[in-house]
Amino acid sequence: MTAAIALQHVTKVYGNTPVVNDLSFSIQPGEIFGLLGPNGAGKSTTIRMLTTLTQMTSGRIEVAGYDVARQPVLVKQQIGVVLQQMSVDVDLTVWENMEFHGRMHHIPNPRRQREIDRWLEYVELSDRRNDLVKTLSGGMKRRLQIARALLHEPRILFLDEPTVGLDPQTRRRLWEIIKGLNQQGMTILLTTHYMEEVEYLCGSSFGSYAVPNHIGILDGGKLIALGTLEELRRQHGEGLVMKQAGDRWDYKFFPTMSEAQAFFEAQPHKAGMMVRPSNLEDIFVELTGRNLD
Ligand SMILES: Nc1ncnc2c1ncn2[C@@H]1O[C@H](COP(=O)(O)OP(=O)(O)OP(=O)(O)O)[C@@H](O)[C@H]1O
Repeated sequence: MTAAIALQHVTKVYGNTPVVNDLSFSIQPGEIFGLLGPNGAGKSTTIRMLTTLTQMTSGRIEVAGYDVARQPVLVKQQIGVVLQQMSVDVDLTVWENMEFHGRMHHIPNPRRQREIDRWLEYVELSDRRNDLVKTLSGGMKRRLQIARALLHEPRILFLDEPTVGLDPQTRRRLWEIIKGLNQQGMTILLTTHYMEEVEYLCGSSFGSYAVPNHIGILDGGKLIALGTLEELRRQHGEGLVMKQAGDRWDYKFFPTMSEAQAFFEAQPHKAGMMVRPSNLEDIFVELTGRNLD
């Protein structure tokens, strides 16, 4: 199977600093791939290179089978992009934003109107179609961005921190929209610094076509871990015993939860100790020695 996205030794240097450093991984069609990392890790730069907006310094990227450096127009036809900055025009109505994008992509009528209706309905904005975008909430604007990115029927959707700054309820609603799109066959790459976002969207489940979803952890421009959530937990240990040491916690990983439990039970002094299954945040702390935020 041809990968939906493939990076080989991709590097981006600003000044003398490599902000993305020798990145290699691939994403299969139908996958939701979560690129997780703290602020400044290089996530946006990676998305910008994948979507033809920023030139890489070296390496090779293929998206939907096309070379990003040599076939940027073909790549753009195959992808939908939702960047962190709100790119919708707040002085136009919801429909006008969609119409403008549809015309830019030369989608003829009546298909254009059909697709506008379809996607506004999918993101539940049909009843706001004649409202100015500046009257919408942050979550609605984000949903409009997604609807607009889907209008030209891309095969791959890129979402850069899609739920940043949104309240928990709005975030959940967006997660359902993203999951639903993936279940319809859309390949999705999303970046985030929210653990629970990656765990929910790329965690236990499979993407469409029964493709396993993967998680990449980016730190300081380098991919420091890559795998399914299960693989990452297995590599580092599925059981965790935490012990309070002053104002911090010492972590001890165990291959299985029952081994962690047995170790915990055998401790004579259990005050300030805790046993639980490991999660992505624990793995990040273990790898980098610090928290994500
Ligand atoms: N145009 C640019 N010129 C110089 N440095 C840049 C430029 N764009 C990004 N950087 C630097 O590259 C590094 C990675 O930034 P990037 O935005 O890719 O990280 P990020 O993981 O997406 O973080 P955030 O979530 O904060 O956007 C940062 O140190 C940033 O300051």
